[in-house]
Formats: sequence, C-alpha cells, structure tokens
Amino acid sequence: MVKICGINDAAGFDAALAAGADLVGFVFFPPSPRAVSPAVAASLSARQAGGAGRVGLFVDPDDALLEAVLAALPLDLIQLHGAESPERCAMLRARFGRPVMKALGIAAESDLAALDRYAGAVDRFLLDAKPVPGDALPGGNARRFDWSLPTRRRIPLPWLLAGGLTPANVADAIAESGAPGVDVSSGVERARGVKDPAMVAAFVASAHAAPDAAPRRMARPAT
Ligand SMILES: O=C(O)c1ccccc1NCC(=O)[C@H](O)[C@H](O)COP(=O)(O)O
Repeated sequence: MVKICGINDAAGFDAALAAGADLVGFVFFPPSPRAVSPAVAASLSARQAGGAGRVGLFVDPDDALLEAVLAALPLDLIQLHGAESPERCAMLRARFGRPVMKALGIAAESDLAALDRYAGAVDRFLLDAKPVPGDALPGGNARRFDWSLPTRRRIPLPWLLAGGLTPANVADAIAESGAPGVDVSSGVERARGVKDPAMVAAFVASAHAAPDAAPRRMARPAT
C-alpha cells in the first residue's frame, strides 16, 4: 500500500493516480506549504472518481474543520498528526464515521509504547519520524528514523511507514522495517510543497515492486 501525501495541485494528483497510488493525502493544516482548502481538495479529488482512497491530514483539528472538509469531499480516512489523545481519536472516529489513522512520532524503541495506548481507539497507524526542535512542521520534514525499530514490537493494527522516504530508499525501508505500506511527501517533491510527477511515479513503482514487501496486503479503507 502506497500513500502520496501533500497533494496540492492537479499535476501531483494526476501523477499519483496514474502511478497506481493506493491513497492520496490532502493536508488541512494551514502552516504547511502543502495545505489546501476544502474547496481545492474537493476540486482535485473530482478530477478522477475512485482510483485511490482520499485521506485528510489534520493536526489537532477542531470539529468544525472536520465538518467543513467532510462537507466538501468524502474522505476515506482521517489522518491525525498532532497530539490527539486516544480518547479524542475515538471520539472523532465515532462522530464522523470515518476510519482514523494516528501518526506516531518514532525516534526510539520506547516511542512504540504508544501503539498499545491507541490500539483500541484508531484503525491504523502511521509510524513517522519524530520531529525535533527546529523542524518546521509536525511531519513532512524529510526526516527518517531507524527502520529496524518497528520489527521490535508487534504492531497491533495495519500500519504505514513514513519519514524521509524516497524513490531510491523505499525498497530498503520496506525490507528493513517489514512495513506493509509506505507514505511519502518530501521525497517526491522538486521543491518544498511541489510534487514532481516523475518522482511520484518512480516512488510508487519502487514501493510496489519491493520484493520483501506486501504493499497491497493492507486493504483499502472502506468507503
Ligand atoms: O506534510 C505536511 O506539510 C505535514 C504537516 C503537518 C503534519 C504532517 C505533515 N505531513 C506528514 C506527511 O506528509 C507524511 O505523513 C509523513 O510525515 C512523511 O513525510 P516526508 O518525510 O516528508 O515524506
């Protein structure tokens, strides 16, 4: 399973779908250079029906933002990339009736303890590099973490690996981490916030071809 995150223009959206990405992510976090309004996300999503699940990325969203986004386009998955508690994740999942993917920042094995705290409250995990002081954003910083860490714990839900992935390293990342899916943003950009269609195509091809992976093993979220 391959997710291309931070889609904010037609070329990036078209490239992701043409390449066979399983999920495309829209960032609803205004400080991000990849941020889109609900209207822009809806118009990009309408370029092609189906083809990839639509993911909305939020950072500690209030209910009003989720209402506005879901009124504009039918998300398949809500990605929570802030400090949302397990209780808040469960509440949003119940209120909006969409599966939730919780992003967990990982820098050391001890960070994996959060998996058990969230397991009953969410549907999937995104294991991403933990931001460090000075990072501009809570995610999407092209920072990677030790790919062997996920192998040290049983991960109780379907999950994606993220953080600093590129077309050149994604096969190694899958092999070393055992990830059933991957998520990328910076590594398929020609400039910060600008997706490069050729890099998107190369990333999806490399991830789907990775011999040690089962990237399509994790079913798409129900729509
Ligand atoms: O991309 C952003 O602008 C962003 C903003 C706020 C929270 C998370 C954000 N991105 C997360 C992702 O794009 C991915 O899920 C993941 O972090 C991989 O990012 P990258 O290292 O850039 O490939």
